[in-house]
Amino acid sequence: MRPRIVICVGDSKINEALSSMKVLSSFDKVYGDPEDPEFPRLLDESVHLAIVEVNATSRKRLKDLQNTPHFSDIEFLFLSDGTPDENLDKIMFSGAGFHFRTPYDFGQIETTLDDFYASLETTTTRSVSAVTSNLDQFGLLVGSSKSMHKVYRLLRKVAQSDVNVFIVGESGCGKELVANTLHLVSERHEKPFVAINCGALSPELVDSELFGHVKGAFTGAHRDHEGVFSQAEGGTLFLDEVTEMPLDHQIKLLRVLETGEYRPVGSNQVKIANVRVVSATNRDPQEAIRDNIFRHDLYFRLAQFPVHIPPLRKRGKDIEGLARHFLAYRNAEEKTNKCIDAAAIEKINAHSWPGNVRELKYAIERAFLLCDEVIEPGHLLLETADSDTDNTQLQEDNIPSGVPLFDLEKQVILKTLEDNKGNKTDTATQLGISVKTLYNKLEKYQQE
Ligand SMILES: Nc1ncnc2c1ncn2[C@@H]1O[C@H](COP(=O)(O)OP(=O)(O)OP(=O)(O)O)[C@@H](O)[C@H]1O
Repeated sequence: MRPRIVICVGDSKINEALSSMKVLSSFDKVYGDPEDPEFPRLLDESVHLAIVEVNATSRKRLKDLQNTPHFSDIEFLFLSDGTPDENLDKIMFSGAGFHFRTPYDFGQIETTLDDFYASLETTTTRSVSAVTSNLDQFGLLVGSSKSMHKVYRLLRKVAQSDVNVFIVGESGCGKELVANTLHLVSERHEKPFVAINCGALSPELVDSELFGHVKGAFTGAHRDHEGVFSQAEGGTLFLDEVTEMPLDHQIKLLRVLETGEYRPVGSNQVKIANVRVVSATNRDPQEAIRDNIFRHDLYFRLAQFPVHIPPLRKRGKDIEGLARHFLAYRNAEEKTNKCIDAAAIEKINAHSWPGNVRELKYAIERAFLLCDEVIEPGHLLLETADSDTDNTQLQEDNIPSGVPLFDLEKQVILKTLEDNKGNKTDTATQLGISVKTLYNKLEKYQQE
């Protein structure tokens, strides 16, 4: 199938330059008129790439463009005279593509189109099909939807540089997996990948966790401790839930990013940081900045390259594909041959998956345990919008007996996490454990 491009350019000189570019003959082309207020309608699900000239008329439609249903699946190349535009900036911050300003360097534009075409080809041909499912895979990420292919392309593009990457996406949509994949496909892959959850750090220990400490630096510092900047030396440092870091520590982090230098607590020795910083949040970063819980100067440092991960409900056929993928993996692990019936697939497709891939994975794992041979709708214990069951009181009839405590604990933790839409702070509070303990347990489940 040939990729499809929408070209919305009014200026005849630009059109002439574009038509002489060889790479464009490999695309199916649809032409639009930037003067036509309806041009955003051309961006349907068949489109891979769009070149849009931002002029007086099309500028007014940038907001509509952003609201088109397939916006996040399409790569954009904007051409403008350079007049600052808030909506265009917003689009660029969401990682939508490229913005070329006059005077145009058509050689560079052609190279960008060549790269885009090559990456479209390689993401489909180089992707390894996961052994037992039919979805494409890039690094650790599984999914064949256009929106995931767009993520693969962005990651490929950024992997070879050292810029700081900022991942935004709902809880459970795969942000840590994206960070890990970025590390694996980068030149730093032989060095460590170190992840730290900024929301789970106790405020007294943030400095020591980030920068390390020397023996005797404070009461209880019985030996030297390496912070994550040092542990990740030469590799990638993943700052998860970075918007949850206490404000006074954000400034310290900013300083390290600006100067490249840090000092372990209690030490006189300045160290030079050599890490690529990838950070993530499931909040809207602009909102967190407005709410004064996240410094905007830190955001700009961290978000040299923003990547948005689409929620599962926007990944079309990947929903069913991932369900089958997780089932296939469980079958391989347990040496079973369980399958899923059409009605269960229908239920999966109809659900909105607020907990994203994590929720789907656990739903399949639970259904796998509950069913004998075939997963039916009744085995899929999904949270419904009108569910008003009070789960906080244990009913004697519902208390299972003879179940290994480890499995029981795992189910309670995962269900509470799902009910809290992946919010670990609320989950830990309800379960009466610390966020750190919750993280340790979740990590253990992922290694099983
Ligand atoms: N594209 C994917 N392919 C396969 N597995 C995935 C994919 N995305 C997520 N997962 C699985 O879903 C679970 C949640 O993923 P991950 O921890 O990366 O999400 P997250 O966005 O970082 O979550 P949180 O916001 O809670 O930190 C993991 O078990 C991960 O392996």
